[in-house]
Amino acid sequence: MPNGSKNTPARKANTKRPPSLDHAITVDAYFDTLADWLEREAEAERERMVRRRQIRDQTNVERTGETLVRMDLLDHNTGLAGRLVLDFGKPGEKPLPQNRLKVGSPVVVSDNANPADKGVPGVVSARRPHTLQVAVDVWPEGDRFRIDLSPDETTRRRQVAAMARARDASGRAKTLRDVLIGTRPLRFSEPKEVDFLTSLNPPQQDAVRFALSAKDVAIIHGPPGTGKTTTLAEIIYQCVLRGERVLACASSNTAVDNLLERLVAMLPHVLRVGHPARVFEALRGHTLDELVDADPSNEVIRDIRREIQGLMNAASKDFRGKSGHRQRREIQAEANQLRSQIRAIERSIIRGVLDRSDVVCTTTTIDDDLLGDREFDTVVMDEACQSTLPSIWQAVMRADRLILGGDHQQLPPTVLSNEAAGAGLRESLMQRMVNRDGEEVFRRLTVQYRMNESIMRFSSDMFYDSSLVADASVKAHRLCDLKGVDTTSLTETPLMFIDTAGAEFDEELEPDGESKRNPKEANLVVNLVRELFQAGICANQIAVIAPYAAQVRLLRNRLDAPELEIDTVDGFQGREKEVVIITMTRSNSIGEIGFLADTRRTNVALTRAKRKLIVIGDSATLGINGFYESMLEYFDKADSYRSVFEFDS
Ligand SMILES: Nc1ncnc2c1ncn2[C@@H]1O[C@H](COP(=O)(O)OP(=O)(O)OP(=O)(O)O)[C@@H](O)[C@H]1O
Repeated sequence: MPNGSKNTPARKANTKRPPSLDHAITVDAYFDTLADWLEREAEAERERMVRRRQIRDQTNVERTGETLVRMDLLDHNTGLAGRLVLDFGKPGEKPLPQNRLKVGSPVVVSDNANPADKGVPGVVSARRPHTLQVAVDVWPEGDRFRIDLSPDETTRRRQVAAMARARDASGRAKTLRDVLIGTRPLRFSEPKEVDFLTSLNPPQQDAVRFALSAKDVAIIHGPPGTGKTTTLAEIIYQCVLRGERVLACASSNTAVDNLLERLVAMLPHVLRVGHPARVFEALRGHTLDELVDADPSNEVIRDIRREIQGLMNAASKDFRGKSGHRQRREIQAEANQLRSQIRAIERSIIRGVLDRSDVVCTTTTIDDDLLGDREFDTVVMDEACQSTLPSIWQAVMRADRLILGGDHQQLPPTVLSNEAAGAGLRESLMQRMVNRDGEEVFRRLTVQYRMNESIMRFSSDMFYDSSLVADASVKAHRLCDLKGVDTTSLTETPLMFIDTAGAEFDEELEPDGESKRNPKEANLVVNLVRELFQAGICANQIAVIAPYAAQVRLLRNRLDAPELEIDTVDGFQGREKEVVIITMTRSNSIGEIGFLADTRRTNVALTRAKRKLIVIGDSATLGINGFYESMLEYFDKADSYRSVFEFDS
C-alpha cells in the first residue's frame, strides 16, 4: 500500500545539484547516483500531489487527469485479501472524465468537502467508463469523495531494495551488473544456426541468432512496425527449446500482454504474474490466480475452509465459565492452525505453478514475495527505452543473461523531476548502451510492416540512418485501396502537410489552464475528418494526435464519434491506424515550439499511420527548428505540401 501524504514526513527540499553518472566511477558511486535521482523523483511526485490538492477549482483539477472529484460511493464489498473494495461513480451515472487512474495505480481517497482531509491510501482495482473501484484498508471519511493519484512508494521501495542487492552482488549477478555499468567488456559466442518457428525476415533472423549468442546482454532495436515483439517472442521460444527458464517483462501491462499473446500460441507453459484485472480478458486463463484456482489441491482448501467455518460457528456459541472460555480458545487455536495449513497449501500450489512454467511474464515492478529467490537463464525486457535505470534492477538481479528490446528514437521514460531528468534519469539503460557500445551490442530490425513507403521515409532518414525498408505488402498501400473507400484527392495519396502560415491560426493558452490549443487548427481537423467519413473511412480507422492535452480536449468536444481516437502522442506509442491527422498546435510570432523540440515525440506521431498521414502546422513557427525545416522540405519534395488557403475552414 502506498502511504500517500498521510504518513509522509515533511522533507527538506534537496537544493544540491544532482550527481551525474559520468563521474560515478565506482559501483557505490553508481548506485548512490541512481538513489539520488530516485529520491528527487519521489520528491517531485509528492510536490505535484500537494500542488494538485491545493487547486480550488474542481473542473481544473480534473483536467490534470490525476484526480476525480465529487465521487459518490456506489457500492462496497470485501475482496482482494480481505481488503475493502469500494465502487465510486459520478452523481447521475455520468461517465468519468478522461483520467490516468489505471488499474494498479496507487491513489488517496479523501473527503471532497474537506480540503484538509489527508484521506486514506488505496489501489485502483477496476475501472469502467462510469465507475472506478478502489481497494482500501480503512473506510474513508465524508459523504462525497475525491480520488487523487498518489506517489508510488511501494514500487520505489522495491527498486531501492533491488539496487541494494545489485550493489552487493556476487558471482554471476556481479558480472552482469558490471557489464551493464560498463566496467566489464561485452561477451558473445559464435552465433549458431537456428531452426526458426516463425517465418522471420533476414534482419529478424539475424537479431535472434545475435541474441542467442550473447553471454551477458544483447539489444534488439525495433523501429516502428518492424516486428520487435514478433522477434522477442521467437527469442524466448528458442531459449525454452534449449531448456532455459525465461522471465519476460516490460514496464507496462499492455506490452507484457502483447508478448504473452504471442507466447501462448508458441509454448504450453507460459505464466502471467499480476492482478487478473490488469490483464487482457482473453489472456486471464494464464494468470497465476486462475491457474492456482484451477489446481486440484484447491478442493482440499475448500474442505478446510468449510471446517474453519464450522469451528467459528461453534466458537460463537454461548460458552460460560472458565472451562467455556478455555473451550473457545481451543476452538480458535484449531481454526488458526487450519488457516496456516491453507496458507502452506496455497504456497505449495503457487510454487508448483511457478516451477512448471517455462516462461514467467510480469511487469518490471516484480512481486518479490511471490517469485521468492527464483532466477532465470534469460530475462527479456520489452519497451526497454521506457524504463528508467533504477527500475530495471529487480528484473536484472534475477537474470543470467539480459535481452533488451525497444527503440531509443521513440519516447523516453516519463520523469517528473526536471533536475533528475537533466542529470540522466530520462536516459534508459538501452539508450546508454547503444550510445556507449554502438553496433557491438545491438541488432536493428529494418523491414517494416505498417507504413506506406512515403510515410516511412522521412522517419527512416532522420532517425534510422535511412535503413528502413517497407515490406512489399505495405509499400504502396493507400486509403483508396481499402474496400468501400472512394478515390478522392484525400484518399489516393499517402502524405499531406497543410501549412497554416499567414492565416492567423494562432495558438492560445487554455482558459485557466497551462496547456496550449489552436481552435482554427481544430476546425480544420473536424473538416478533414468529415471529408474522410464521406469518402467511406470509418471512425475506428482514424486517429487524431495532438502534442498538447488542451488541443486533445478541444477536439474531443468538437468531434462526437466515440470510435475515433483523439489523444496525445504519449497515448499512441506502440499503436497504429489507417489514417492519422497530427495537429501540431504551435503557432506564434516568436518561433517557440516548446516540447515539440524533443523530436522523438514527433517521430512517434509521424509513424502511426499505415496509409495516410496528414500534418497540420504553421511553417513560420515550426521552420525555425532545423528538424521541422527538413520535414517541410520532405513534404514539399513529395509534392504533398498544401496551403490552408486551399481548404475551407
Ligand atoms: N517477418 C514478418 N513477416 C510478416 N509480417 C510480420 C513479420 N514480422 C512482423 N510482422 C507483422 O508486423 C506487424 C508488427 O509486428 P510487431 O507487433 O511484432 O511489431 P512491433 O515492432 O512490436 O510493433 P511496434 O512498432 O508497435 O513496437 C504485425 O502485424 C506482425 O504480424
